[in-house]
Order: sequence, then structure tokens, then C-alpha cells
Amino acid sequence: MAVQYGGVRQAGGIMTNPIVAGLKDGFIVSCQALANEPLFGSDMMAAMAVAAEDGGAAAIRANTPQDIAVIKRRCRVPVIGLYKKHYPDSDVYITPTIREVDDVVRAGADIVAIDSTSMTRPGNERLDRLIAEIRKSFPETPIMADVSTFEEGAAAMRLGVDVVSTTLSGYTPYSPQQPSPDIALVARLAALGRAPVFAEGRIWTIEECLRCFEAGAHAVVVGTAITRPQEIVRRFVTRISMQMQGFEG
Ligand SMILES: CC(=O)N[C@H](C=O)[C@@H](O)[C@H](O)[C@H](O)COP(=O)(O)O
Repeated sequence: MAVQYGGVRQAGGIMTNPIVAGLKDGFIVSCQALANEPLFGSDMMAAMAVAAEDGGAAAIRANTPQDIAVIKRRCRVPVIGLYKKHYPDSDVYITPTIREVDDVVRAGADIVAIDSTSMTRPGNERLDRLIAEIRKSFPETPIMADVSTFEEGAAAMRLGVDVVSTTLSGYTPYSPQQPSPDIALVARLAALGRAPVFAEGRIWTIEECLRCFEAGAHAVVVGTAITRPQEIVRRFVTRISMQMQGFEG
């Protein structure tokens, strides 16, 4: 399946969706808090998004139609929308079906992020069918494929998605389980030269961001290290207590 609408030709000759092209070399902040997190709530996430935009974020990544709608009202930068939902017959939870895509697009998202792993989808739906349905129902909305492996990223590119992100590396049982970002995956996918690649997942430092760009990332997405204060504090406390107990850091 090829991209059906106007695009911008980028270095290497790939046609890129204009919204995605506009994020080149951008720093994207993921502003998400689940119901069990201290900062849960659309007002809180919108404040995070405004702060991120103030700091120069090129785009915001946001979960739930409620958060997306409020962030769209308060920010000017593009919003990458997703909707985490759990179905009993599947482990796929990032915008798993056309219903959540519909909710995300109607809430005003500029890009929709969907799980594009090879895990079984709700109702045993096929990824190619879901993508075809999104193209038909929402031809203007670029699709961001969240993947966990090289094979999944390459397959998503063949299906004509607008951007591939390494979001789910480490979160499927068969992908590398590592504490650091999967920069090798960024490099391998970017080397295909077939679609822009976002680096996402467990990025905590500016040095890691720069390494992702060097590896060929079109943009870098950081969430927890900026918008989950409980995890930021935990990192300080853990490191300090290790030091106090005499462990090397
Ligand atoms: C695996 C999964 O569900 N990732 C989610 C995807 O939207 C978010 O919870 C992450 O915060 C986001 O990907 C950014 O990553 P990090 O928070 O590691 O910078």
C-alpha cells in the first residue's frame, strides 16, 4: 500500500507526510499518566504539554481522547494521539482497533499511533486490514507504527505507514529486554531508508538523544524522564541509596 496523499520528498528520496516531515530533528515529549499515577488527569497532562511546548518541543504524544482534546486546545504543536485500551483476547493495547483510532482522530490528533507488532490483535484482526481501514476512514491522518523489532518495523514500512517508532522494543516478550534505549533498532530501521524512524522508549539523557539522531532518527520521543516525576525521584533515590550503601553507581 502506498501513501495516498501529498508528501514532501526528503533526503534519500522518500516521500514523507508533511506533518511528519515538519518534525525532522525534533524533540517530542510524551505526556501520559494512567489512572493509577499521581499526575492522572487531562488538566495535569495539558499543563505538562504546555510546559513542553514552552521548552521547544516539536510535538506532544498523548494518550486518551480526553487528554488529546484538552492538549489540542492549549498547544499549537502537532499532537500524536494514542488510546491505551486492553481487550481480553489480546496483549495489544496501544490504539488496538479502529474504534480507538476513531476516538483519537475525532479528538483532534494530528498523527495516530498504533501498535504495529506481530502480537495477536483483538478479534484476531490483521494489521494490514486495520491500516487499510484507517486510510479509508481517515485519509488525512498520518499513521505512526509502534514496533518492537526490526522485522515489525520493516513490515510496517511495507504497509505504507508514515513513520515507525521503536516504542515497543522491550515491551513484547520476544524483543530485547534491556534497561537502555534500543538505539541499534533505530539504526537498522533508519538504514532501510524507506520511512522516517522515531526513537522512543527508555531515553533518559541528552547524550542518548544525540546518539539516536546519529543513528538516523528523524525525531526523538521522551516521556517518563520528563513527565513522570515519581520515576524521576525514584531514580535519584535509588542511586543515592546505592551510593550510601557503598555500591559503585
Ligand atoms: C511501552 C509503552 O506503553 N509506552 C507508552 C507509549 O505511548 C508510554 O507509556 C511511554 O511513556 C512512551 O512510549 C515514551 O517512552 P518513555 O516513557 O520510556 O520515554
